[in-house]
Amino acid sequence: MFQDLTFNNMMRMIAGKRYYGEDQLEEAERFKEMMVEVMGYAGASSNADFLPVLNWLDGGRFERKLAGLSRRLDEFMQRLIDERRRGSGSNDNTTMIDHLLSLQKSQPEYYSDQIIKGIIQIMLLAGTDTSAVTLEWAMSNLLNHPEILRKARDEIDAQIGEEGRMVDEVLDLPKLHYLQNVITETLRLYPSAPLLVPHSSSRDFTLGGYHVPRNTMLLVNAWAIHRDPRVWADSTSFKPERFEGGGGDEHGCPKPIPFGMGRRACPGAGLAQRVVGLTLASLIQCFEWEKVVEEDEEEEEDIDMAEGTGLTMPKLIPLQLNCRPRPIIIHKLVLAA
Ligand code: HEM
Repeated sequence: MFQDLTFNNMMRMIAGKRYYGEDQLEEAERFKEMMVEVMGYAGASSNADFLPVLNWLDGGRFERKLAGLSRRLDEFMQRLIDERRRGSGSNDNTTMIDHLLSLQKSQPEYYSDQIIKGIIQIMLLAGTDTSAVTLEWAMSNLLNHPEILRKARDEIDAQIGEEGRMVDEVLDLPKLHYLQNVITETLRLYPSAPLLVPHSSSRDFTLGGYHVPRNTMLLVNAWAIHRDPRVWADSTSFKPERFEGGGGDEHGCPKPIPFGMGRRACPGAGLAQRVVGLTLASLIQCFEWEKVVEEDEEEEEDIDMAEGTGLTMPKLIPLQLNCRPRPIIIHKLVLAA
């Protein structure tokens, strides 16, 4: 569900389209099938990368599959660009492709179709699953800590008051400090890119007594840094309160690095904070959430927080919850009827 939401959100920005919840569309089906393949391959490393002889043994099948997928993805993105170029679909020219096509007119040598397709691809790959898994970890943490969920809900209710309106991104989100701390604490314990993205040293240097030669592949283990008991008090406990006062050195609490640091830090951090913040706030505001109790369980158990493997760090066991609408949703439905 969270992945459908983040894909729809991203495709609305990119091309003004929704593909999830639009099952009747053949184009939507094709997109969804392709994204399942892309995400599957994105998380898998090929053994042949480490032992090239395996590529020969497999007759190059793996590489051919990837090449085929890459061609289909390329054709798909080209069609999106061509559609916007022809002006089909919504014609208010506000999608990302519209803006890039208008830049193509003034700087054709830089904003080629190839560059535009590269931007679309990185937004789909880097900007969807990362936010979706963060939402799943956040909800799991909240359900395992009902007192934190209650505190987040009280903050939202106090901010919105009796007005019976939905959380607003501009009016409310910046004032929901506790909710922001819930998100930061989720990203500390469950960073969706636990090893960030591989970097390469541009020159020799020494760090922490280790000599690192030029051109070495460097992986930063943010997951381990975020749980280091020398850095964080009660390091493995979920405590959003630790960030009260904003976090950062001057407040006595270190700052986690789920989006990396420096020149190559995540350029989508601001967007991610908004998407995750607004979605989480709306889910808490509109529904009462409960864990699913299996038939063979005597009493409610904690949600399993084991990590699975993948490009972005998923839950090993996908989250399942029950929900009941809160009065605001019932009010909205009555008004809409
Ligand atoms: C919770 C959500 C997200 C997390 C945790 C996250 C995390 C990261 C991390 C750790 C990196 C690598 C930084 C480094 O190695 O120093 C990265 C890179 C990147 N992210 Fe995100 N990201 C998120 C959402 C997004 C979104 C929404 C977008 C786009 C709309 C995005 C676009 C990118 C791009 C393009 C890069 C590559 C930047 C470069 O290589 O210069 N990310 N992200």
